[in-house]
Amino acid sequence: MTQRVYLIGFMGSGKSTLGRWLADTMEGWTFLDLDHFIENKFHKTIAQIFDEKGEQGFRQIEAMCLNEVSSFEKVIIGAGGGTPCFFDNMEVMNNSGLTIYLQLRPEVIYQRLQTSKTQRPLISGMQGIELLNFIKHKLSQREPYYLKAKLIADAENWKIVDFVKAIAKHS
Ligand SMILES: Nc1ncnc2c1ncn2[C@@H]1O[C@H](COP(=O)(O)OP(=O)(O)OP(=O)(O)O)[C@@H](O)[C@H]1O
Ligand SMILES: O=C(O)C1=C[C@@H](O)[C@@H](O)[C@H](O)C1
Ligand SMILES: [Mg+2]
Repeated sequence: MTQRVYLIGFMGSGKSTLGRWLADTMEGWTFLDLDHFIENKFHKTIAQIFDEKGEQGFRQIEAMCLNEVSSFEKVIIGAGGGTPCFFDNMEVMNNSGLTIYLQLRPEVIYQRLQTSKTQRPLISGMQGIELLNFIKHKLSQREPYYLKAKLIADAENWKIVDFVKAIAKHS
């Protein structure tokens, strides 16, 4: 059985929610949110890192931290929304575990982002049609990277048992 599961997908696609449920269900496994790992390591919020180092600086830190966690064991890793789209991050994840893309329509991502309180620097201050258009545009740029995942999950209609079975099957 694989030692690592990477949940990837757009901001608000449910990576943290599903990741926590999976870790609660799978004995001995823990959930690691890559954004939180970065925040704890640097004692700064993601928003502060963006402010101080720009997106480029953040992406370097993100790739370094991804490499670090890619040797952890029995861990469900919730990637950042942009993680798969920079450097060789997708290869790092595919070579060290099971990658699962949580696929959703832009309209559903938009709805979920409305209900979520997490701070997201890339969309801060955006709302309504501006936010929906941003999601559509960014998702179309990012999907080719997300689709390199080993498993594509219909994240609008999933059942936790399907994920647990898929993970158990993957060696
Ligand atoms: N299966 C689901 N059905 C309905 N709502 C959901 C589902 N999963 C998550 N949500 C809601 O969608 C919002 C975003 O979920 P979550 O924070 O888990 O996404 P995320 O992919 O971790 O986002 P980010 O990339 O910004 O960290 C939350 O308000 C959450 O409660
Ligand atoms: O989609 C993105 O590019 C991001 C998503 C978040 O998880 C954070 O990693 C950061 O806010 C950037
Ligand atoms: Mg999250």
